[in-house]
Amino acid sequence: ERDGRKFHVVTPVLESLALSKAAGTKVFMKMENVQPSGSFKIRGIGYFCQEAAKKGCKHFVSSSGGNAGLATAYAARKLGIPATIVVPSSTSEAVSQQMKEHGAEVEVFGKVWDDANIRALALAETEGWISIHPFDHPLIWKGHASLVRELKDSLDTKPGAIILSVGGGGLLAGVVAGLQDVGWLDVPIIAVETRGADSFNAAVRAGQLVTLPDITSVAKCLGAKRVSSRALQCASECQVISQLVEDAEAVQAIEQFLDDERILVDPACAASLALLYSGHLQRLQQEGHLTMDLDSIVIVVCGGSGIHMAGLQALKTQLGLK
Ligand SMILES: COC[C@H](NCc1c(COP(=O)(O)O)cnc(C)c1O)C(=O)O
Repeated sequence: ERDGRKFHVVTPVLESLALSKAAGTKVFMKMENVQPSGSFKIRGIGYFCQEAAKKGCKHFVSSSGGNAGLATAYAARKLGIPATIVVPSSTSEAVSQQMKEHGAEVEVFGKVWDDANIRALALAETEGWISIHPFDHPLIWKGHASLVRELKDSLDTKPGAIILSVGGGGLLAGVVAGLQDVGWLDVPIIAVETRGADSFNAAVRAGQLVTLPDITSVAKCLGAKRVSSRALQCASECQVISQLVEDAEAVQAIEQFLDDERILVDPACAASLALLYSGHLQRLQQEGHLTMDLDSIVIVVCGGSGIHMAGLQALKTQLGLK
């Protein structure tokens, strides 16, 4: 338990020649896919669980599209505290099974994450359990901020931009907290969503929080119909460029990344990769949103377990990709 870290690991920062070629600038990957439980979530969720355990928590209840639930199940197992995860019907059976293998109880409730969250909050109320929000809590953001501290320790120079995916905005809020910690507030963040899970983009356009009518993107792990108010606040504190990619671009990016780096990532994570593979970075430079000489950029490879080969083939068929 050095420096209070208990669950997450320091992840590698690796240069990707393939992504650098696609982006026209040097791209470093922050490999959150190798975290315990398979995604960056363990940083914030692990920290939250650790603090709750210190306060005598006896049972966790978490709502999740999948990856926050897996992080909760992992942390709860390490702490020896029971956990119940509530997931929507869009969460795959494989991910639910993984949670059960960690020893968590899993309940399926509703169609999208927002429905599952209502159920989780009700259980916390009636059972006196501690609820863990997947993206909207200061301790979650504080835990995620460790990612930026690690970038500061491992990169020779400040990156020209950081690319990340947005579901409910917890990763965004955590990265902004980290930039504030290390004094990199002038580093632009490119916040990517898939069309159909674009609650952050809608909020930025409207200048206020927006609740989407539904989640129609295949990237169900980005499927929060309304982002955290903290996420929108971040957009006024530093340069956050909200960008959308199509589901087809994200699924093609999964396959391209698998061939390029031999890593299989969730559609939620692939949204950020699609920004680079589809040439959107160069467009942002041509439009003047980003400087032409970026020197280097960091992409958060957030990982995610909502994918396997059969699922990838099914997504390609569903989207009419060859
Ligand atoms: C509905 O789901 C919200 C959350 N997934 C969020 C998520 C994100 C976006 O993180 P956020 O913006 O929600 O902090 C990125 N990349 C991956 C692989 C993710 O699973 C969850 O697992 O409950």
